[in-house]
Amino acid sequence: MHAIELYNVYKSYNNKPVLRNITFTVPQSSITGFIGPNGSGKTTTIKILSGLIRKDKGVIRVLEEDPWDNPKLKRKVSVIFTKLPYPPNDTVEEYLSDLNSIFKGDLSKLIKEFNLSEHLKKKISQLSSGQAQKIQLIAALLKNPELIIADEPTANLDPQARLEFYELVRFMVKEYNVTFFISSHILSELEKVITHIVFINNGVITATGEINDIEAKISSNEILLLVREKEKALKILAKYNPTLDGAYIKVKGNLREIVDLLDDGKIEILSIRKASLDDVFRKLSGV
Ligand SMILES: Nc1ncnc2c1ncn2[C@@H]1O[C@H](COP(=O)(O)OP(=O)(O)OP(=O)(O)O)[C@@H](O)[C@H]1O
Repeated sequence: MHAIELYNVYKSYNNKPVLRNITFTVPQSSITGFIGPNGSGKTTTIKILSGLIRKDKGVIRVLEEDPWDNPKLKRKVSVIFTKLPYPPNDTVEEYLSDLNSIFKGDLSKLIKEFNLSEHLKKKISQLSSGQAQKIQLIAALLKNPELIIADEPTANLDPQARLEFYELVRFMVKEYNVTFFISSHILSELEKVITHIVFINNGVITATGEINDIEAKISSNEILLLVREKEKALKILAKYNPTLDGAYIKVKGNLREIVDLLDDGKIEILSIRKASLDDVFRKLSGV
């Protein structure tokens, strides 16, 4: 079953198309990354999925329901944003207890699991960004949701807090069997945690699928080489139809063979790298 399904969805603001013919699905129990550059339409899509704004055209199913004006979904779906929308003068304990009087989740267990016991008496405004995002995760879990939608949740976090955040996401999927749909314009940290990926660029879906398939399909056996004598290396590698990617020579083929060929030609290789998902992202996003 799919947690999210969109078919041929369109949205315009003041006659300016922002989402064009959007079709993708998010499998249940997946951690799906929604990746695209700034302004590509991620927040608009997330607002539609959360029932905050309405699509113009197309079919949308969130847990098999239309998200627009659907109170039933509010019980089953949590939405997380970049910044805490919470009252800054409440203490962590006050805020979470108030929330839990509605949802009746296992708050003390969550506080322990998220390592927040020593911060309960702090005001929300006194928390670090990373701690604040942990509060959002706990708040999201209190209602025991089936799906968590997160819009750029790590944009304000430093690299260490980002890694910790994604570790918690992994833990939540395993322990609480929740599906995650997370948007970001940075792929590198998400790459380690996501199982599926949806690329969006300029309001259009450019690729979607299981992360391993996408990586294999698009980057295949692409190799990037930085060498001292570029022109000479290009000649030696002519049968591979090499192209240039900035300072790098890009070729497709067997790494061992290519290195041997350059060795025979006495070309000094300064750096070799296989195309990463980031390269794929750049290719698909045109950035
Ligand atoms: N309320 C609005 N009225 C008019 N245009 C809007 C509105 N909200 C968003 N847009 C435009 O829609 C496009 C997509 O914006 P959106 O916020 O969905 O992108 P995004 O991928 O989330 O970007 P970012 O990563 O910068 O948040 C942008 O060109 C933006 O200027």
